[in-house]
Amino acid sequence: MATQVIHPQATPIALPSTGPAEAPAVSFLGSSTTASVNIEAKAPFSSIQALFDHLHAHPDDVAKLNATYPRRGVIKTAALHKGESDQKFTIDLSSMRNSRIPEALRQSLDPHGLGEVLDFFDAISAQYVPVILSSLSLLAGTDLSAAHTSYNMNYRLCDYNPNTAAPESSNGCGAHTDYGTFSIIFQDGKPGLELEETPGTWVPVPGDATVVLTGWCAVILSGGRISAAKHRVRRVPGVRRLSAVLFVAPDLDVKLKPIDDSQPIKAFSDTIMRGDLDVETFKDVMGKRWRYREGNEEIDNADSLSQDNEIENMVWG
Ligand SMILES: O=C(O)CCC(=O)C(=O)O
Ligand SMILES: [Fe+2]
Repeated sequence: MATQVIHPQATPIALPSTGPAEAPAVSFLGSSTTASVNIEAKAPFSSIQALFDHLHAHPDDVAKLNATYPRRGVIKTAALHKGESDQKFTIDLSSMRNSRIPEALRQSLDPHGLGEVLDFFDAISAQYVPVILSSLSLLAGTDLSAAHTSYNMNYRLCDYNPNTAAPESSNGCGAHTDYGTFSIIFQDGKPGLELEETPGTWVPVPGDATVVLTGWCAVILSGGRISAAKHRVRRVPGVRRLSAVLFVAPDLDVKLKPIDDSQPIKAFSDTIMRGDLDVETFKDVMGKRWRYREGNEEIDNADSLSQDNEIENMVWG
């Protein structure tokens, strides 16, 4: 199946697959603002499952992995004891793997799938990130590549595993919009991912589709020409679902304002138009929300922080 770049103004359209031998194809569909990118690669789900299974059974290796990023940890297991949070396990691997996972640890986890997982993400980012950035630059009407020189990426694995605090809960991943420029979601064939087409209307994404979703940074840098896709994952009780997500964001020091700031097609807040918000600060604000939703951070006014409204106010004013 062709990969779909989805953002809410256009109905997602899949182009016929053109076969693995061809270079990644990016094309625009008629007058719509949807681009299609063919990503033939499949994520190595047997390695991903092996890695999760190994880590679920070996707390000593979890501890070693988490020690490489003590601030937040690498593998998140809050769902084991929090039934209200997203009922999933995640592994977040920095794209800068050499600075994060010591070689000896990497080698010890390679036979359990880590090596294949990192190689997969590295290959995907080299092959597809530039082409997707150019395709989004056309949608944005401005060149996005100068804001993405350091490839600020996160490689995330998700295990929607029935073995959590709330086995019957359908909440795999609560409704949210990714903070960065775009995310590529690889799925293991199981349904569950849904997109909000219009407020309150959720449309399932086929479980075997690879999708590219735009995020908040794309909205702002494009002056509103790109919109962000709100999405969530519903869990089917008793069914395990795995996904692999490559998040791409602008460099941390980029000021989040329309690149071509004489021409925004939507009214942004004064904070945005002045260029007062950089990517690192925005990620911090957004991070509090996703960590709360995922059960990895306690916060005081949880009600407002669980919503995207505050972000909307910050962006639109
Ligand atoms: O697991 C998925 O399919 C999507 C996960 C997701 O949206 C996220 O981690 O931001
Ligand atoms: Fe997401």
